[in-house]
Amino acid sequence: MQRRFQHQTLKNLFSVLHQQQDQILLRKFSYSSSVSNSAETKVQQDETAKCPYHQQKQEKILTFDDLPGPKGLPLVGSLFDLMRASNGIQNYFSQLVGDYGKTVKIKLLNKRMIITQDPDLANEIAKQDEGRETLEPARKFKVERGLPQNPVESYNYEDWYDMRQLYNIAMRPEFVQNVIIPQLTELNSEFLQYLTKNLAYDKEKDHFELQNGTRVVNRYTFNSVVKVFMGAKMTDEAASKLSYSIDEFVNLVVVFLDNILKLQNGSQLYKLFKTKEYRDMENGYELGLNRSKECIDMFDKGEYAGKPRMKELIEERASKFQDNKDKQLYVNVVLSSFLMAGVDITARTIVVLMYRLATEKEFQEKLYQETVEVFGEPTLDELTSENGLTITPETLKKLKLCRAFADESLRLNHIIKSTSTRQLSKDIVASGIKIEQGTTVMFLEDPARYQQWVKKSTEFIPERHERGSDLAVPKTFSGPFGKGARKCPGERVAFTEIYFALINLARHFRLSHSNGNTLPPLNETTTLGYLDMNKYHLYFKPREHLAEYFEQLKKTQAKH
Ligand code: HEM
Repeated sequence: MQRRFQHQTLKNLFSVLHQQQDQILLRKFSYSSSVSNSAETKVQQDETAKCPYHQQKQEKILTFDDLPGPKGLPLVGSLFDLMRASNGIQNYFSQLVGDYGKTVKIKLLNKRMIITQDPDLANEIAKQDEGRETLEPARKFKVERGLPQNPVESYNYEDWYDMRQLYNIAMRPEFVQNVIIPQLTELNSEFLQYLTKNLAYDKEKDHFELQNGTRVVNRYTFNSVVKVFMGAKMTDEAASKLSYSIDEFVNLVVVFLDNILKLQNGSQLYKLFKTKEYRDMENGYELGLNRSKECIDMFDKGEYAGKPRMKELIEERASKFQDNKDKQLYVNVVLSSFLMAGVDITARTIVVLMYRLATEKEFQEKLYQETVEVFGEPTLDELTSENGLTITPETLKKLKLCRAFADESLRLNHIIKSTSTRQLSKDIVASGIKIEQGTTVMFLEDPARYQQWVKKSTEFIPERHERGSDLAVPKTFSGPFGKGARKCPGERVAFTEIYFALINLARHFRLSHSNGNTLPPLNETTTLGYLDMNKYHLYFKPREHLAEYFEQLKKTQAKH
């Protein structure tokens, strides 16, 4: 036991030393690049020094130290404030911007961090530097097992781009038309059926109440990723063959992702020895990968490849790798990561959207009318048939209000206020601020903090997304999916799912909730915000074309 411990400790020390070596290499690398950068900067400075306008402008360049922000304690900086933030990390950062202004500095141990709500600064940084903060605990997990690292698990100087190319396949506009929409439209009736199965009639109030709401949306988002990437429907029969339930899978992923972030922002002890938190994360990651693989293998066969699916497109891209990478291993890691990253966050977003729809009674009718204009009157068949309503890229384009409604819901109540976290791979000057290599920059998008750029930013106004609106959100804003080379590769899959869910809801039901005419508040004490479906209840009234079907449902429920 003693010897095992010593061996393990030595191994850990060795691995920390390795990491330190990595850091030295990183510094060496960035030193040489900053040498060439500074040579270029010198030429530019010589040029600009001749011009009085630039002389004046140059004087205004701020450094990290010039930025406002909390003073923090010696050595640890603001670490304890962050750990104590009872209202959640997101709100802590947002509060800093409220207290100190649009761009704030903060120190966490030896980490320099800038939080900015300034879209112009964020945009300039994203254009100049693709560096991202590495998720060190997840990186360690992958390196120890010789598994391909995701971009966010690689250092900026490593080759993360090859892997990212595989992810980017899901963002290509032609695949939205040829893969995402045709695959997801076949889940329209399934979404309505899961919903219906979980509606319980309340005789007194004469409406149906949604039970197990989280389970319904988790299932929809899980099935959506499986459909787009593997081309298969995860029917109840198929799901029963998995060694786990889909809810278990989602919970597992939520916990281990949260553990990664806690380790990342915590004491860093896990780098010296495997702390309990690290071991929990490790077990969760291992299980998450195995369970994803189990699901992928289930639909690996050619029979599901009849209609274009993402799997083959990703494999085709991997076949272009230049070196001797194990291509299939890369593809498997990408497919598993899409499944792990794509379920919970989209589910939480759809929950918020449902409550938003239930809050906006007037819009419910307008959205309904728009779907009638585009698809005709709704029918029971859309609920009971195998695939439901057929939505095509062409019909989708016509649903302008539905799109604006979904866009506005995501803008105003998105569940993660800090959309991107960059770590600069070189020194840069952006919007008059000199930011040094290694600084972490968080792009914040909190409607309560950006009135300066977006009129009536805290109000729900879908019309602001119409062309030419003077309430428009400037293009420099990234929205909830982040920006630049690191943005969410699942954006188009997620948005299509959200969009389809909205169309189906508006077409078949009238919604309301237990918080009257106000959207229930989001709980933001966890890393990702969420709307508590147990606390606030969601009610459904089927539209007229479903009346008979739901009368039957009432009778069946009454019997039980
Ligand atoms: C409403 C739903 C979603 C939101 C708000 C969201 C948001 C984000 C954000 C903010 C990032 C980090 C971007 C950055 O660092 O700049 C991200 C990364 C990522 N997202 Fe999403 N996402 C959503 C849905 C999805 C879906 C459905 C999938 C999969 C199909 C997915 C897959 C990923 C992956 C794989 C990454 C990591 C990319 C990398 O490491 O380079 N996401 N997402």
